[in-house]
Amino acid sequence: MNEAVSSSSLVTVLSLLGSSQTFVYLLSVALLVLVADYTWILYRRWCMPPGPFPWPIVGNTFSLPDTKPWYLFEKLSQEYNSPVITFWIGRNPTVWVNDAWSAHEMLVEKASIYTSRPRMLVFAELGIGQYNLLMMYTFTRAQRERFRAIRKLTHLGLNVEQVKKYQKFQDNELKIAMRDLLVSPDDFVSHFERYATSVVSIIGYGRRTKNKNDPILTEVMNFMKSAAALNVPGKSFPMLMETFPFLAKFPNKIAPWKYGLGSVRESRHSIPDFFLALAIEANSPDRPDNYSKLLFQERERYNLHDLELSQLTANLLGGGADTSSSTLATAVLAMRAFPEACRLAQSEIDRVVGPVRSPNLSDRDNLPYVRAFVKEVFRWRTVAIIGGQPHAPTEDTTWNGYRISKGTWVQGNTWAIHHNSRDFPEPDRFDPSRFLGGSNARPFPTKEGYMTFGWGRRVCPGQHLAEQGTFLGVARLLWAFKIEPAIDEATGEEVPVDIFDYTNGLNWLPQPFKVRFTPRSPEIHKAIQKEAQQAEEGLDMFNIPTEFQFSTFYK
Ligand code: HEM
Repeated sequence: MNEAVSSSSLVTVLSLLGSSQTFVYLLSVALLVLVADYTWILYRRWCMPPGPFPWPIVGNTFSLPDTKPWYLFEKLSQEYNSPVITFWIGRNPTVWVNDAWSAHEMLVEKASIYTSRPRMLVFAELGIGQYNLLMMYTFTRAQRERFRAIRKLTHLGLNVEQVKKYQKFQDNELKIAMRDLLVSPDDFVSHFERYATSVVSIIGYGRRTKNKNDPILTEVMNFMKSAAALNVPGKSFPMLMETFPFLAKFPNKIAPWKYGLGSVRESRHSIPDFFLALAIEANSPDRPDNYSKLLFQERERYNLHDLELSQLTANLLGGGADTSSSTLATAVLAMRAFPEACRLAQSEIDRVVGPVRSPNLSDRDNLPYVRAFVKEVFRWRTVAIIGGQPHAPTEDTTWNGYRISKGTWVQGNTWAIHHNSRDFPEPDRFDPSRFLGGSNARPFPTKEGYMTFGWGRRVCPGQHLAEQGTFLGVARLLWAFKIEPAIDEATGEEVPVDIFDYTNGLNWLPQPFKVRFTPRSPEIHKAIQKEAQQAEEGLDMFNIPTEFQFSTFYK
């Protein structure tokens, strides 16, 4: 009996020893892999632009602030005395470009190398992937050819000549926005959103968003805005998956950190995709000309996949609505906070345009101060605050002797670029004269004097449309309204505004603020109403309902 017990204990001890040996063995291998991996990271760090010391596995992720990481990258660039720095998100180095000259040198002068997007887990691989221009890689010849084709199709809808054709309805929608401001001035941001969404909806689908409760406006805009809010490098989910990519492999049911990303949503309709449904609807003969029709015509020639087609139209909403309206919200904040700039612009408009009609695009050449005002709006609080999605080099390259390997995540920090006091003295001061050769004017590597629309071959294809609309919007706001401090009803005091109080997100806008809009004269008041009425008539052909609603489209 005793013998039997002792021999079974011996077996247990031996097997424990065996398993602990296996454990020790596995642990040693893991440690070895970790050390080798970390050595490799440190070697890469040594070759790359400077930046904070990364930890094994997590890199610098946990030194990211909860919001607005662009301030941190600006600060690090100053601390390391280098416009270009490296910051490790997990095991992936991200390169942050913090001044205009380096951004130009890398992303414009070497545009053919920096055309690609890097591998992005959260917004590309778990999302729409390579069907959307925004995410497209250009590493292989096949990828480059597809990118060129999709970019060309995008330009077909947004090139300079095409954008001129949109002037009429863009102008009309803005005239209506001015009247909306007379009616409910406190809702100014939602009036801008309606205007901007309507313009891209007419372009894409030949129908306008007349009411502020149009589903495209309430649902799609909200969806796009939440996506932009989540799409900021950070230490919370879902972006934390970029640091720990294995977390993306869990099924969505048990992985709340994935926020549903990566799941296929089943349609209630015979058409599988919401934006495809809108495009098919827009392709009907009784709809006014629109971009969806053009895409259906080009479909065979470009061998377009359904999802490529739907994403080409969705990008108008995704790229053009939120950005354009938030830029106008920033313009209002600037007008409220910097009355002197406003006064100068208004006296120019009064001289050139007068009160009987509002300024339009044909006045542009005669309004140099207003043009400079618009440039300053684009610079002062640039809406795409980190220049949209990152770029990636398609081959190993260098900056200033530092190595930047193929596929590295390279992000232009537009905040830091436009906030650099060497290029823009007193950068928080809203000062249009810096674009007119005033004492604050400094050289800049681009002819526009700003980098609001990105760089190189990925530069925003909607730039002409956005510049045209922002000029019209800003000039008309200045012509129409005194934009003054709101008065607190309880205290009778002026309500202050904070020029730093902005939302967190890839496209930021001022947090809600109060301001008083007063028509600048009775004559102007009358002109706003008259022009809006004429505009309604001009837009009537686009007042068409849609059968589809985003919130009810999928099961
Ligand atoms: C004030 C308004 C706008 C701003 C500030 C803006 C800014 C930007 C920026 C910074 C990028 C990234 C560029 C890069 O990667 O280097 C971009 C890309 C893009 N924008 Fe805009 N945008 C605006 C309006 C528009 C409009 C009106 C449209 C279309 C109707 C549009 C469509 C797009 C598209 C499709 C891309 C992706 C291009 C690509 O990845 O190749 N944007 N935009």
